[in-house]
Amino acid sequence: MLSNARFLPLGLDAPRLREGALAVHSPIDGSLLARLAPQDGATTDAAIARSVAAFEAWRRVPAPRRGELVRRFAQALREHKALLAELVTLECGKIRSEGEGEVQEMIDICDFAVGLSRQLHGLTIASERPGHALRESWHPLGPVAIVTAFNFPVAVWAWNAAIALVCGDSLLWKPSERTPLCALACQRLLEQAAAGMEEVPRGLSAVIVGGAERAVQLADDRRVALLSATGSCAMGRALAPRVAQRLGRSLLELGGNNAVIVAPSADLELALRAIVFGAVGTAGQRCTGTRRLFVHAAVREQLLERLRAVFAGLVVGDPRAADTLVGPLIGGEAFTRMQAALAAARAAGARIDGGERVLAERFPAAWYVRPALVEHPPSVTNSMEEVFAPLLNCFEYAELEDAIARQNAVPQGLSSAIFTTDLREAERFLSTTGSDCGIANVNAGTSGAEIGGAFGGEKDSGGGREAGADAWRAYMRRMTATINYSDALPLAQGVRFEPAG
Ligand SMILES: NC(=O)C1=CN([C@@H]2O[C@H](COP(=O)(O)OP(=O)(O)OC[C@H]3O[C@@H](n4cnc5c(N)ncnc54)[C@H](O)[C@@H]3O)[C@@H](O)[C@H]2O)C=CC1
Ligand SMILES: O=CCC(=O)O
Repeated sequence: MLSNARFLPLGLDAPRLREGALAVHSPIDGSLLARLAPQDGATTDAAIARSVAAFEAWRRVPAPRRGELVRRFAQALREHKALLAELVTLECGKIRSEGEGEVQEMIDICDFAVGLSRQLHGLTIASERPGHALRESWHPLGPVAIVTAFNFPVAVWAWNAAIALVCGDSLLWKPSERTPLCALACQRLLEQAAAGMEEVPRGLSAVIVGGAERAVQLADDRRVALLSATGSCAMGRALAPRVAQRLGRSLLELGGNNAVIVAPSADLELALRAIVFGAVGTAGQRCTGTRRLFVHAAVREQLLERLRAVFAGLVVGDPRAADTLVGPLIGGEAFTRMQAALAAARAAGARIDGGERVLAERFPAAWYVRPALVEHPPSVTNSMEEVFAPLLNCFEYAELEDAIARQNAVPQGLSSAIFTTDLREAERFLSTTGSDCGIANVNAGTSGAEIGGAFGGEKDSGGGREAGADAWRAYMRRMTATINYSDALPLAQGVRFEPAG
């Protein structure tokens, strides 16, 4: 069980962590961290009602004051960064540096949102009618339900929460059933930040602990103004039609099947480092992780030889150890899916280095693997599925057009990258007929997004954008107002409508 004394500053106190039906295990060693009571339909319904009431109060608070709450939350995160990162590592298994990076990403989005709280501006538009003004304003939207995945147990919520809060919305967070402790900790820090701010209503933010059925309930409820859901494409396919059925709004951040193209002119050392981080960082459990490599025939052997050596030397182990680069998979099902993908590739003639389970004696209840490098034969030209594990599918290409076409030929469209020093190739990749992904990088890998740039993908990756640029608009409703300050009533487009009398 979780050491209560250690995580007390994050509000993780004893009784409520020991009595429920939802068992939370650490992927590091399979140990039981907590037992939480999942919420049922009735308590979720009550939480939604409280969220509506909180929204009605919060939307009246001036946006810069709403920003003050987010500023204080960022301060609380700075104070508890190491401890929250430790909890992230414990609950989802990412290495320490990546755990800290995730909390830093929360701080970054809060800073971004605080600035935004003074910039939620609309437009004034020239009217064609004399004595008329046209104005566009943005107003708070309502309760925002945030459904999150296990692999970014705090940052993805913060991408949504920080922006939604300054936009004047209330929050309902349904975290992954694998990482509810991180959610409870964030909720506690937000409550601490709100202490002393009397304009913050009770129920402004709530955590709904539970499984897919709670996400379904939020999707179906008309009081939820926006459903922002992050997770697998299967989850998006289950939830999006339910929201659409009630003509509601959704923002979807779903799976990826991201590729790196390595051209003959590439700086191979740079490409190597980016590919390795992309393929094995977070043990391959990142939506932006590198799943596919298209390498030009002229540099194929040189690059693959280096990749084989680096993959073989990667330190796999307890993510709390300073030298570990690859921590555990989240669980046994992830291991099974990875092995099934490897078996299929092997049957189709691939050369496979790595992929086997390691450390089973030391951690019999956990799932550590050596990252797998899969070199497909020419008869296999692509891989269509996202396998959420450290598994890199390698293909050779001869013409850039063909590499781009194959990169785009998958259902997903999240992140992509090219390594080249040829300006024409780089611009071709970024052009209208280049990468079809929401994220396209040149001489930088597929993962490692930063706050400020809008994050999200096309096609089965969901189409949503979060965490930067004008993503805030998704959390507000847009109003166009026409103001007539004349004493006439001209109609637009010169329409005449003059009833007698
Ligand atoms: N595009 C993005 O920003 C991100 C996407 N992801 C994707 O998330 C996946 C890995 O995370 P997991 O937690 O395994 O995803 P998951 O789809 O199993 O679960 C994500 C969330 O959705 C809920 N859920 C799952 N199936 C559902 C269903 N049928 N109906 C209603 N709710 C459902 C879960 O309870 C959880 O809260 C990968 O596909 C990854 O690419 C992860 C992080 C960021
Ligand atoms: O998992 C998704 C988020 C990221 O890759 O930065």
